[in-house]
Amino acid sequence: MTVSDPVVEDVVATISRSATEIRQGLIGRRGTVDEQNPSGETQAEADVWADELLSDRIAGIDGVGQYASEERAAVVDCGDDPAASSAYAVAVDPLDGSSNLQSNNAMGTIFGVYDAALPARGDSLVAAGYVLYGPITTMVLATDETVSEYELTGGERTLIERDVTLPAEPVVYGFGGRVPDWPADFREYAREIESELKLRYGGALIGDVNQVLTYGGTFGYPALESRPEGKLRLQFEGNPIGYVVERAGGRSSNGSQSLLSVEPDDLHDRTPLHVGNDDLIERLEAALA
Ligand SMILES: O=P(O)(O)OC[C@H]1O[C@](O)(COP(=O)(O)O)[C@@H](O)[C@@H]1O
Ligand SMILES: [Mg+2]
Ligand SMILES: [Mg+2]
Repeated sequence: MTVSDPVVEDVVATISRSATEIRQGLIGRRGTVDEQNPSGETQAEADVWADELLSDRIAGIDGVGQYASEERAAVVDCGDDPAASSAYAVAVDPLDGSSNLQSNNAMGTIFGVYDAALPARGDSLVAAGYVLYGPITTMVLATDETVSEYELTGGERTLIERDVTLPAEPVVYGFGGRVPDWPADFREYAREIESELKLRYGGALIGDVNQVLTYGGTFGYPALESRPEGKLRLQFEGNPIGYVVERAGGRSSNGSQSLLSVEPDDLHDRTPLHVGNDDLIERLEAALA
């Protein structure tokens, strides 16, 4: 199944083709480099390499005007200005959960295609999705039309589920950050959820969100006492994941409003991130109000 917008299809096809290569290229790139990304985190060799690979390919697509990534400070201008033309801006988390490289656990690649210049609000996304490097490589893609899941092999993208929707009955939860660092109101809410749902937490946003999309439930990386702005990045993680989960019938929140309606100040803004079934996000927002 191809996406009807040819530029979006080109972006999705490029990322699909690159995914098998990225997966293979992780071998031998599990170490860290002596650099920090704009969020002040030590970069893995694979973070830097995957960013280079994706920027070269995505910036070359006709109709893409900007490329931005968690791993580089500034937006790359690569065509027409999205603010003044019909070009799109593509924002990428080249490797999500790259600290899981060391322990060989799940990781992903996240992307968002914005119809606006970056930084942009999530409601200007026209498509977003992620690749999950699990036992098999899959892609979840959300567009205006639908949310679909694909298997990726040798450059091929094979549809395995059309119209993916969040199961109505929540089953799993995962919350990031250390419990003593959780604000009291979130801790109280989490206590309730722990008694209702089953813990599934692997330390990579993509792996954890894909469990929620598969089984129903909620994932949260909340505001912390030590970091009220949260850990995850709005342009590269919060908006695309919020878009996918909302298109699949769930909700997203920064604690008080949909992630997609948050006005960004800076390309590398962080945000508390919560996604999941409607009533769970409603309870979360009530608990934090
Ligand atoms: O282990 P921590 O520090 O709580 O962080 C876990 C979170 O950080 C992330 O690894 C951040 O993503 P990156 O690996 O892209 O920086 C998320 O995937 C995950 O949810
Ligand atoms: Mg990430
Ligand atoms: Mg990353």
